This record gives sequence, structure tokens and C-alpha cells, in this order.
Amino acid sequence: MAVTTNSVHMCSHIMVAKTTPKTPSFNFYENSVSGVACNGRKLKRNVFCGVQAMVQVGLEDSESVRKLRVLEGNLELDVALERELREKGFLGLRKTKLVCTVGPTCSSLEDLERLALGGMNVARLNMCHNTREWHCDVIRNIKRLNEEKGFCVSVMIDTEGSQIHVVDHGSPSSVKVEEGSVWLFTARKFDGSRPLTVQANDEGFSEGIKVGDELVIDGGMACFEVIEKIGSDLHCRCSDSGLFLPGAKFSFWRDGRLVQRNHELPTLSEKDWADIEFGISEGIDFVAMSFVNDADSIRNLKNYISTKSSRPIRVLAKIESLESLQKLEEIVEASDGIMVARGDLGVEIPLEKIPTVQGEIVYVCRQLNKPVIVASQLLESMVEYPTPTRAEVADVSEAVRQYADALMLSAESAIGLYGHKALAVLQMASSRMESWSREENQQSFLEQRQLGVSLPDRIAEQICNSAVEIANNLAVDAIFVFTNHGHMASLLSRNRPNPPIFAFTDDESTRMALNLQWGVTPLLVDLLDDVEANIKVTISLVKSKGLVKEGDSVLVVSDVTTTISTPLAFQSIQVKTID
Ligand SMILES: Nc1ncnc2c1ncn2[C@@H]1O[C@H](COP(=O)(O)OP(=O)(O)OP(=O)(O)O)[C@@H](O)[C@H]1O
Ligand SMILES: CC(=O)C(=O)O
Ligand SMILES: [K+]
Ligand SMILES: [Mg+2]
Repeated sequence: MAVTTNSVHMCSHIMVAKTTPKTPSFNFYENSVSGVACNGRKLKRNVFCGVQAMVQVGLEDSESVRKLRVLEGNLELDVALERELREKGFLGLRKTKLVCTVGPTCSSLEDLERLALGGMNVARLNMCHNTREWHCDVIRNIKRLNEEKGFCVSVMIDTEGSQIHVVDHGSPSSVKVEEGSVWLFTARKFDGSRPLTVQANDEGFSEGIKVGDELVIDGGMACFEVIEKIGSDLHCRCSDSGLFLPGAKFSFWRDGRLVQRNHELPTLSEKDWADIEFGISEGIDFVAMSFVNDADSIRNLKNYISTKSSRPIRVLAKIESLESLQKLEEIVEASDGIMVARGDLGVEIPLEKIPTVQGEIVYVCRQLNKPVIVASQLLESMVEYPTPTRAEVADVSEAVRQYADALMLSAESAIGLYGHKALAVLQMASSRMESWSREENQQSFLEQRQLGVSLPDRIAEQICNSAVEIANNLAVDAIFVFTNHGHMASLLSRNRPNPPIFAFTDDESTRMALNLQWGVTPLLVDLLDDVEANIKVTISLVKSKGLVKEGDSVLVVSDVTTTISTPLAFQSIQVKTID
């Protein structure tokens, strides 16, 4: 262990050096602790204190010095965010990300721009609906807004997937089901609507189903008892009256448990593969995979994408079946993120379990460092009305309090008339809950739930955990992170720090992927191999935009690895006061 002091900067360093098997030279783990007492208070102006943890593999050469060049003012910052930053300041920046499903009522360039200005971070296209041409136009409109108007909105396609549901015959939007009425459920095709008859989309829909089983529509819209089975046809008596909506989903229950069936439907149908192909060619950022039941399907898709697309596309697993819940950890581990698809999940698990299951999924995602979206019916009443119910606002706030990375609008934005208002409600409710949580954390600082050291890259994980603790204690204005693939940025986000995280990357797909991570503002810049130069350049760029001013302090974390000729991996933390 070596201890050095640096009188100019008034900071002390603790260094741990060890040799690596790769090279005869040193591996440094350097830690320095500030001598400045500023716990919980703002840093004093002109004080520089540094904590560095650095891993050095190999020898330094002049390459990084040669590459050091002056950058022009090419900082790409989302215009909506820039506006929010000017209005609310660093601490007021919303941390929870917002996903909007794009549908007929918000697909024009003007509507999309309005959503982007309203804080949409990711646009979701549900491939269940509409034509590929329609989706193509939407994607191109979003790319146009990004390129021409300076937004940073990522694109997600959501696969149709295969699930047993009622075939929609274009009949009225809902059909009433009276208690005691007897209905035929069949896979046989018929034209138009027939009274008391329901067509299922798959022949295997009644496989393994017995007389006496309960048939539940859409998680409780109506309930039936199976009274007769002839071939694959089921005769069912309505035991709890209700409604059939178009495309209703059904589930079978026996002795209070879901009857799980290994029907032959693949997770990705031929149409899904074609949609993914289309998405790759249009340069999408995320694929959300519907009805994932195991980690293999995620790994297959990721492998496929890596052979087909030169640009990484993140694969999100939608948790919407009992089976996916039973294999939650392996699915989370295999995926690049998760969507809690509460709509379909509510068909397979009792509704009263949804809040706790949601909490568990969010928790597991955070432990395993994967972004998580809470989706479906957040503000359902706003499909029709310009104001949400109080209960909906409470639901949104609970998801924010659980520290989900993102919230999602479905029909509210896709077919509702008040999509932009619904987005504003998410924006306001999440900002409010975030600041409340921050105050709550401040008061119970020491009791804060600690994240375990559990990830494979323990050095980076430790550095980020410490960095966030320092950032919160020093009440710095912002955290800057230099990152090639977003790893350190996501590890910082995982700690849900008080200050916003500005992630500087030179990789466009990393930038778009980070759009889904709590508290991260991703920025595209040319990164240099020289950490000090990156700090200097980005601070001056951000300063030139008037976003930081003299006396502000930023904590800087870096995981930028230098070129192969100089295999130098720096993972460092520094705190800088703007002068
Ligand atoms: N591109 C679109 N074109 C037409 N209608 C759409 C489109 N996208 C969504 N909708 C409408 O909005 C409603 C809600 O959309 P969403 O895609 O979230 O459905 P969902 O049933 O929650 O998702 P999933 O099918 O993945 O389970 C849909 O029922 C559909 O009526
Ligand atoms: C979003 C989605 O797929 C669901 O809630 O079912
Ligand atoms: K879908
Ligand atoms: Mg679904």
C-alpha cells in the first residue's frame, strides 16, 4: 500500500497495486480520500478533492497524448431535457424514464414532437397492430425529429408473440355475458359473429382442460365453468357476468391454481421474426419480447441480432406469464432489461398479487443491474378522460417509489385523446415522488438499503457504489461518467443517486440504450483516451451551454478503456468544482 499526498489539490491518495497475470506491469487500485470536510454540504468553491480507483494494465504510451485534440462544440443534448434543466435545475430533473406507445392518435410528426417535448424517452411500437408501412413511417418520423430537431427518443418494437385469445370478428367493441348463459368456445372458423359462440385463435386452446375447470376472461372480465368437452370444443356456463372485449385473453383455473399448459406456440412466430428483421433494417434500439418463458429464447434472439445487425439492439424480456415469473432471475440475467407487462400478467396471476410481484421484479432487476419498465393501465381512465383517477396517480407514484427505471403509457397515448396530458401526469407525479423519496432518504441515510456486492465486475460495482455515496454526501450538482458501453453509467444509476448522471459516450447505440436508465442523461461526444482531457472538454461544453456555472461541483467517473496499443483501463472517481 502506498500513500501519497498532493499538496496542490489538498487530497490524499491510497493506492493498492498488484501485478496482473496478463502483463508484467502493475495493476493499480488507487483510492484517495478527500481531506475536505464537507459531509452533506455543498463543496466550497475552488476545492478539488479526488477519489480515484484505477486499474492499469500495461504501460502508458504517447497515443492518448497524440489523440488529445480540441473538440468543437459538438455536445448532443436532447432539447427537451435541456429545457427541463434550465427550468428546474439539476436536482429538479426527472429521473424516471417515460415510454409512450405510439398508435393512431399520436403518430403524426407534430404529435410525436409534442410527446418528445413532453418528455417521451422511448417510443414503443406494438407490432400486434397496424401495418409494417405504418410502423416504418413512425420510426422514420422519430429519427427525423432526433436528427433535425435535436431530440433523443429511442425506438422499441414490441413483438406480437403467440398467445391464446379470442378471434376478433370486428363485432361491437364489447359483448355482454349474462350469468347462467351457456357459451361455445371453439377453434373452428366461422364468419362474422355468432350468438353465444367464441372462436379461439389456436386449436390447442383446450388441451388438458377438464369439465369443472374455471375459464376466466381477461383476468376477471367474466368467468365460466366448463360443463362439457366435445373434441376440442368447450361448452361453458357463465358463473360471473361481465364483458368480452375484442381479442380477449383467457386462462383456465383448477382448485384455485392456473392450469399451466405447454402449448406448442413459439415465443417468436414467423411474423415476429419478420418484424424483428424489419426493426433491424430500420435501426431500432430495443426489441421487447412478448411472452418470454425462459432465458434461452432471450439468448437466441440476442445471438441472432448480433449476427444480423452491426449495431447492438437491446433485448427486453416482457414478464407476462406465470412461467416467466417462475424463472425470473435467469430471464433477467439473460436480458438487457425487463418490462413488467401487467396487462397480460394479470391474466395469469390473481390481480391482488400484481403489486407485490411488481415490487419483486423491480427489486431483482436492480440487484442484477437491468433496467425495468412498469407497464399497462397506469393511467387507463385517461384513454377517455382528460384527468386521471386519484388511484391511478397513487399507482404511478408507487412504481416511482419502488425505483422502477421507466413508466409506460399504452392505450393512453396510442388511442387516447389525451396522450400528451397523460404524459404530463407521469412527468409531474414522478418528479414529485422522486423529490419526496430524496428527502426520505436524507433522513434515514444510514439505514438506506445497501446494494449487495454481487455483480461479476466487482471493481466497477464498488467504485460506482462509493461514487454515489460520495456524490450524495458532498451534494454535488451532477455526476459525469465517461462510458463506452454504458456499464459504469448503469452501475451508477443502480444506486439511484440524488444528483443526475450525465453519461458521455461516443457510441450512438449506447446513448440510445441509456435512455431507459433511471437518472441517466446520455450524451454523444467524441471521447478521448485521456480522462483529464475528457473532463476538461465536457465541462467546458456543458458550461458553454450555460448548464453549469462557476462554483458548481461535479463528480466524475470513468470506465473508458484506451486503444489496444495502450491497454489502459481507467476506472476513476474525481470531484471537480467548476472554475
Ligand atoms: N399501432 C397501433 N395501431 C392501432 N392501435 C394501437 C396501436 N398500438 C396500440 N394500439 C391500441 O392501443 C391499445 C393498447 O395498446 P398496447 O399496445 O399497449 O396493448 P397491450 O394489449 O397492452 O399490449 P400487448 O399486446 O403487448 O399485450 C391496444 O389495444 C390497441 O387498441
Ligand atoms: C404491455 C403488455 O404487453 C401487457 O401489459 O400485457
Ligand atoms: K405485443
Ligand atoms: Mg402483453
